[in-house]
Amino acid sequence: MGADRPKQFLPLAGEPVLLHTLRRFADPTLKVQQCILVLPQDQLEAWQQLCAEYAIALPHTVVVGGATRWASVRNGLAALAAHSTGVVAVHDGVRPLTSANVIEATYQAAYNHGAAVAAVVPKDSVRNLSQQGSYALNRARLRLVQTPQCFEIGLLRRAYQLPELSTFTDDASVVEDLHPIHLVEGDYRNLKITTPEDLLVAEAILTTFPI
Ligand SMILES: Nc1ccn([C@@H]2O[C@H](COP(=O)(O)OP(=O)(O)OP(=O)(O)O)[C@@H](O)[C@H]2O)c(=O)n1
Ligand SMILES: C[C@](O)(CO)[C@H](O)COP(=O)(O)O
Repeated sequence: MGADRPKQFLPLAGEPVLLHTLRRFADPTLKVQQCILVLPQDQLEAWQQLCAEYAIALPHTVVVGGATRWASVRNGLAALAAHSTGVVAVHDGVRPLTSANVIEATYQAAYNHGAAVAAVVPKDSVRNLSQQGSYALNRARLRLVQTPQCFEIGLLRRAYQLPELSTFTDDASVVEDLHPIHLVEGDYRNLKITTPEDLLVAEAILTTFPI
């Protein structure tokens, strides 16, 4: 992102990206019972300052993350109440525009199937790199994966007892050797704030195409 602070703390429509994200899951219609926020050790104080500055009263438990996404999710999972049952959603702190519909549909699909992730159909053509250069893939058979990624809690706990692999980029890739992953229709507005133009698009969505 090349910003002067971690991207989850950057302002979006006048509030930190992360506050928008937390608020999405605080929607009372979702009945989320526990919210674990995972942050790097060196960002805890900054988050506390933002909570004071923006009077953030959304209930959440802060947990120190790890050097990789896998380590962070593992730490967050360990902070869930020991005998929790049901479904847990893992979500990117920098996906602030996730609709309640997508969250609810992904939770419900995980209740029904054990593991479910939001995904969208690619709108561009896709090519695979090869020794000779590249070749076209059939984009009708591809999906772009988003979050939330929802799992029966015991299943995710078992998956995170296995060793971390360098190929893991999300929780679906951690779980899929144990259980099939059900895909749920995501939303093109559910973007991940990764590069500077993503913030501009997110501002435009909030002001002209609200979720
Ligand atoms: N070690 C990490 C890396 C990522 N994440 C989570 O995964 C989300 C998406 O990851 P990514 O966008 O890659 O975050 P960073 O790696 O922090 O940012 P960058 O893209 O600039 O590398 C983050 O918002 C954060 O919620 C995490 O908890 N722990
Ligand atoms: C989890 C994710 O958002 C699914 O597309 C993506 O893998 C996160 O990637 P990042 O490199 O951690 O941003």
